Amino acid sequence: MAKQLEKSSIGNEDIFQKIANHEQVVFCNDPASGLQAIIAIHDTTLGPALGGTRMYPYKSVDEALEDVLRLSEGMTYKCAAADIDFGGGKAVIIGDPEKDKSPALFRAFGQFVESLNGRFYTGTDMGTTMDDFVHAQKETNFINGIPEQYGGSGDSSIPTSKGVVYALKATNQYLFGNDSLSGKTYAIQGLGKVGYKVAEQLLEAGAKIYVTDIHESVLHSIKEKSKELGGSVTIVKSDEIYGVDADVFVPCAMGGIINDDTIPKLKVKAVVGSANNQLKNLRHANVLNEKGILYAPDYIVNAGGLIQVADELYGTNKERVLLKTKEIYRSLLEIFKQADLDCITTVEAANRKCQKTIEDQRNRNSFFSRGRRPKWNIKE
Ligand SMILES: NC(=O)C1=CN([C@@H]2O[C@H](COP(=O)(O)OP(=O)(O)OC[C@H]3O[C@@H](n4cnc5c(N)ncnc54)[C@H](O)[C@@H]3O)[C@@H](O)[C@H]2O)C=CC1
Ligand SMILES: O=C(O)CCC(=O)C(=O)O
Repeated sequence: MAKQLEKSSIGNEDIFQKIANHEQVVFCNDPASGLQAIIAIHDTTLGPALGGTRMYPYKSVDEALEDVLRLSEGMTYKCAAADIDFGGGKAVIIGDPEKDKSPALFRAFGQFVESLNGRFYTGTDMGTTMDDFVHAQKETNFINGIPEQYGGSGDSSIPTSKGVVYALKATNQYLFGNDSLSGKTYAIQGLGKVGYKVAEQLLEAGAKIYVTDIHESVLHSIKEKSKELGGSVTIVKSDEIYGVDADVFVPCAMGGIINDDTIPKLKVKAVVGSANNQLKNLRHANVLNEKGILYAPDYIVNAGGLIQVADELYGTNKERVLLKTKEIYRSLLEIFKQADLDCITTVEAANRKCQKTIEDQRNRNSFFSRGRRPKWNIKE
């Protein structure tokens, strides 16, 4: 019988209610290095959990927990949609990436990952870099997305950015009847690892882009880059990006940016970007739909990095990664069409497809001993 526990001090909810959809949530505490992290494993039906580690100065444990729960659930769907034999997981480290990083902190984090003995593989996300995981990898084998010189597949934001560009092409095909990127305008929020590379590819294609970032240096850098690449760049302030008169809004920074405050400002025909969890709530998919704005589900668009880091565990093959990343074009078009056919939102169409993939595998899993050595552990 379940124990009667007092209410958790984390928020007003019972903690088990909060994590009801998740298999496992691990709080990692190492006072010596200052590490405070949470690892969330959402669903391992398709395979061991896989997902990056985000470092962010969360204001509270509640905020960090909320983020890691949503992000890890998204990974389950992302793996299912991209036909990757992994489950959904993610980690967050509470801290300022510009002040609080140290080799010791990432080594301690590596030890916590090791303690899960292959149930969770991780690498970079917002606020973390490949170099951070070179330290973590000293303590565990369950790290991916490390630099090529350390035997990894290198920068996963390269395939992520390519996937975003395939998604933009598919969106143009659906909306305008041809998938050319040129002659269109794009409003990019965030010129970090992914956004900057998307901006470069759009400029190369002769597009007009509006850009914003909280770091001025990247804005000036892309403006300079446009002189050699072509296209045109207009820099706008952070809060102005939502109201830009562009064809597509391309969010490549934080999640939750499609919400009740921002949707009324949007003038675009579509939202297609790399940011995880772009919708503040599921209902915002309906609000976008009612406004006639096409939404490309984030976990379909941004799967390129996942495809590469998962591939790394089989032995990296860049050609195979590119082929699978190209599939984002077909997969997104299929979701747009299915949503039309069933008169549902694109998010609902994508979720239904992924839920079916997971359910089918859950049924197949019952035939096997789950204790067998997973083929993914080839590095051991
Ligand atoms: N790196 C990858 O391969 C993948 C990234 N993603 C998601 O894509 C998004 C971007 O990831 P990365 O480029 O790796 O992160 P990053 O940390 O390299 O870049 C984020 C950029 O957004 C900027 N930014 C932050 N807040 C902002 C604001 N309010 N307004 C404008 N700019 C702001 C930052 O200054 C930074 O330049 C994240 O949501 C991440 O979870 C998803 C899948 C894979
Ligand atoms: O892109 C990566 O490095 C890992 C996959 C991931 O965490 C993500 O897609 O959000």
